Amino acid sequence: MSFEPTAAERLARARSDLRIGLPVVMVVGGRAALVAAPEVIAPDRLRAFLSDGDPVLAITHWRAETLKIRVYDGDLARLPLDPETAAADLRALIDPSGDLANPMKGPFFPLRGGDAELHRAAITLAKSARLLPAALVREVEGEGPEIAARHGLTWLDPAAPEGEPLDLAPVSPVVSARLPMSAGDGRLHIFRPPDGGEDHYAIEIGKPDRGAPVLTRLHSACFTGDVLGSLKCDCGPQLNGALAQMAEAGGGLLLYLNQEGRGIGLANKMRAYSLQDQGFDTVEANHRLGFEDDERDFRIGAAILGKMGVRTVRLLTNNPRKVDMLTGCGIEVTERVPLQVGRNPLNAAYLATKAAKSGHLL
Ligand SMILES: Nc1nc2c(ncn2[C@@H]2O[C@H](COP(=O)(O)OP(=O)(O)OP(=O)(O)O)[C@@H](O)[C@H]2O)c(=O)[nH]1
Ligand SMILES: [Zn+2]
Repeated sequence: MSFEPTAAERLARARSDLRIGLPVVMVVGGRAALVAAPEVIAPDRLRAFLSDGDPVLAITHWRAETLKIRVYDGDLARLPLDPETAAADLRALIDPSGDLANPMKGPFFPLRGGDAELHRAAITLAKSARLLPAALVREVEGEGPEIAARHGLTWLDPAAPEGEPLDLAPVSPVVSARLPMSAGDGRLHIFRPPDGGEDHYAIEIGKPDRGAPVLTRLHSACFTGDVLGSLKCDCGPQLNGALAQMAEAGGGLLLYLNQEGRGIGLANKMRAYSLQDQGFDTVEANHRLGFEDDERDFRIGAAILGKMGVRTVRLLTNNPRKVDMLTGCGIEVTERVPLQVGRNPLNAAYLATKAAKSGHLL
């Protein structure tokens, strides 16, 4: 076998390169570009990035709306950057922490017309690296692999037939072992994607019969709620309540999906919390950062259920989107079992916002 990295391995490298401030070369539709994350790029690299060609900052339509920038590309806007753009000014465009203190930005003249596919893919890559959803993009002449080799960078062509799609990688079982828990005896199964993305876990309580609907929960990681006992959400009590219900029912399956902060990562969730301290609700805070209100892809849950031989479930959730997504992926949901635990005075507004804006059932 050749030692040359596969498309999935190059994607894993591209994510970590982006996170440490290195540019990567992206090829989309035969066009190549240098792509870097404005959140982490070092000042000298930023100067080099801006010093040639036509550098552009790609931001999502949510961030553009906050900055009152016209959106011509549907879900994103492309802002041409001056070679002299200061790092602090770039930061202010992508990071809303200073919006209220420093609201005067612009005027902006976003690009109109032309193709934004490269920019879209670059933002998707930044999101999948759990960075702020923005990308520096500078088109370059030539072939992707050759440009990358010249600078010692990695490259990827996510849309190529042999390329690695940016949105979903299949997971494989890694290991499973017995785990006695206070809720009951169970097994912890670990699943891993090949592209450097997060592991996901399945906690099996008892030995649920696959021939009957399995009491199941898709739980998204919440470090603050699950581990620290945060009172801002209901995740900790939901996690423990679900495990207890499964033990009481004689078995069940809890998928612990590492989709922290509804898929934006813990650092970005803390940025959202900081905006919430300025008065924005959970949905508004995500939008000001440039994210959708929910960036999770529940297809991963359906894939893990499939790997575990589970086709029919009774789903513990208040979120109808989870039911719809599983059904759409071929998992039969015979019943939605409500999971209303952990309400407290500090999370009442958060739960009311989820009900009003995200369709959660109270
Ligand atoms: N971005 C963001 N994420 C949050 C916030 N509060 C909690 N979360 C995340 O929201 C997710 C909660 O997920 P779940 O409890 O599985 O899902 P849910 O959509 O509430 O649905 P059910 O609990 O099944 O009814 C976790 O990933 C938390 O980290 C917030 O204010 N902002
Ligand atoms: Zn939580």
